[in-house]
Amino acid sequence: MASLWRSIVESIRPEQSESTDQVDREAPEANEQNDNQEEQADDSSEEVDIIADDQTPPPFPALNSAQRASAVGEARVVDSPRDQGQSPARAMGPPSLTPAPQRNPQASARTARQGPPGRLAPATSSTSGLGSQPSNGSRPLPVFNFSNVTPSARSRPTPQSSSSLPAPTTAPSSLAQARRKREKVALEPGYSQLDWANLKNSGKDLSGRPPGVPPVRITLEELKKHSKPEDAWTALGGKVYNLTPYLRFHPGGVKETMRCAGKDGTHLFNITHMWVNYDRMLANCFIGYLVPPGVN
Ligand code: HEM
Repeated sequence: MASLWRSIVESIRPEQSESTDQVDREAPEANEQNDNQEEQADDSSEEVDIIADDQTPPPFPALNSAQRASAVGEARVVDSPRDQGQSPARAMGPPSLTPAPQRNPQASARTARQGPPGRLAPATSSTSGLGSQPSNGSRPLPVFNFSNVTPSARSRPTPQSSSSLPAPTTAPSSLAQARRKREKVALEPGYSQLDWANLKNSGKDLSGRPPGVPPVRITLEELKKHSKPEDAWTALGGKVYNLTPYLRFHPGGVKETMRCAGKDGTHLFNITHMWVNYDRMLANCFIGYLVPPGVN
């Protein structure tokens, strides 16, 4: 019986090794391709490192990024955002938080453990709020859908998973639409942002307070009385500013700025452009502190 087995095994072995050799001989190009892909992926991570070292925020994705390069030819990626009237970020779309149907649960578990390519932090079990799926029946693994992030050479999503997602290009943001409709305000000569910066840096007091008078406490009733362009006050973050000197310098126009005159403009300001540092910009226009309603 044992000798029978030995003879069967020996008769099979040479064929196996031959067929493996054959695969190796037949597919040198494929191997080379794989090597190239590995190299490309390594190159791209180097590129990401270089970009990440630079502190200047690049347009997303960067024109020379591996992400953009690997997406060439895909329908939803817009090559030139300006030509298409879209921002690159919109064309690519942010990662979706909606868990996508996974064809291969093992692969999804691997992705969840290892995270996406590049420098994003890997998902951990603490992110299980993003949607959990039991992997081998016992431990639930976090599932984060990276499938509409432009794939690298290693992790291109299957046609099925990408088609099940809403195409980012079909979801125009209302903010972007509003921006397109809005007309650009032409500032008068001598009223550019640079002119304002120069005026501010001159140290001139633009608050309109009599010289030597310290910052005052201002009630909402008092604030209401100052709602005309020649005498416009607003409260931002609890501080009251004289808007009148700034009106003609405002890139969004006088009319828009006047919408927060005579009242607390914090919310309107923040929903418009919360990245603008009003405290620094209007430092010379500071009048005093807003008295919260109900406080004397
Ligand atoms: C009250 C103090 C305000 C200050 C100091 C201020 C300052 C600025 C600054 C610095 C910008 C240029 C921002 C950028 O390019 O990123 C800007 C733009 C703009 N602001 Fe204001 N703003 C004020 C109030 C308002 C209000 C109340 C509105 C409207 C409700 C408004 C509407 C706009 C708009 C539409 C733009 C865009 C202009 C453009 O790019 O064509 N701003 N503002």
